[in-house]
Amino acid sequence: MPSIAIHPTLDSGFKATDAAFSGGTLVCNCTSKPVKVRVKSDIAHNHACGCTKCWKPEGAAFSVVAVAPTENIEVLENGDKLAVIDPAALIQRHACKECGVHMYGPVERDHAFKGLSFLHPERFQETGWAKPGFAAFVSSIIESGYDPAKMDGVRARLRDLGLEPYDCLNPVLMDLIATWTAKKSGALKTHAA
Ligand SMILES: N[C@@H](CCC(=O)N[C@@H](CSCO)C(=O)NCC(=O)O)C(=O)O
Ligand SMILES: [Zn+2]
Ligand SMILES: [Zn+2]
Repeated sequence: MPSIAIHPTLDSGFKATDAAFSGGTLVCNCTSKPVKVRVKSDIAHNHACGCTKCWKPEGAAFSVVAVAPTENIEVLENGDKLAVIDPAALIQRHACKECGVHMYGPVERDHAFKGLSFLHPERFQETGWAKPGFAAFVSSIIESGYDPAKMDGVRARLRDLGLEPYDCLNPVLMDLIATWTAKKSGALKTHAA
């Protein structure tokens, strides 16, 4: 057991990625009538997230969260147990009212992420999804009560795991958001990616 717990799927060694992974079924924690959500495509931008809003399993300092197109997501079973955690948030996190697991969180507002849904791949009943590629909102774990004096150790452990730590999102996603914002304001008039 490592001295610094990041997330159970990372602390115990990550299972090999299957290049052919093309989605699966997310299942909540309920032993009776679990919520099941089908994801009909691969996931993208998988990352560890330290923010207070993402669902984390018991004892984890970080969540593991990725996106898939909302059009590829379908609630299969027990959708009546789902409720939106915070209707004012950008990410409309649909959580199971009984066990608390966040099942999917679509972005519907005018935003660079519009049309994408955030989800927690560890809830897939299948294996093979891609490993997280970076760690986001690392400083935010302090907002959940993490000891600020231990942050050097947390960042070192994340780097050991191959997860470059950022206190916001990674440069790819930050540039994507900034590009979208610049195009919307008119500051960027070209088709620059
Ligand atoms: N310090 C805050 C940060 C919360 C935050 O902004 N979270 C990000 C990342 S979530 C997955 O990457 C975000 O985009 N949130 C939008 C939303 O939650 O709707 C905290 O820790 O609470
Ligand atoms: Zn549940
Ligand atoms: Zn988050």
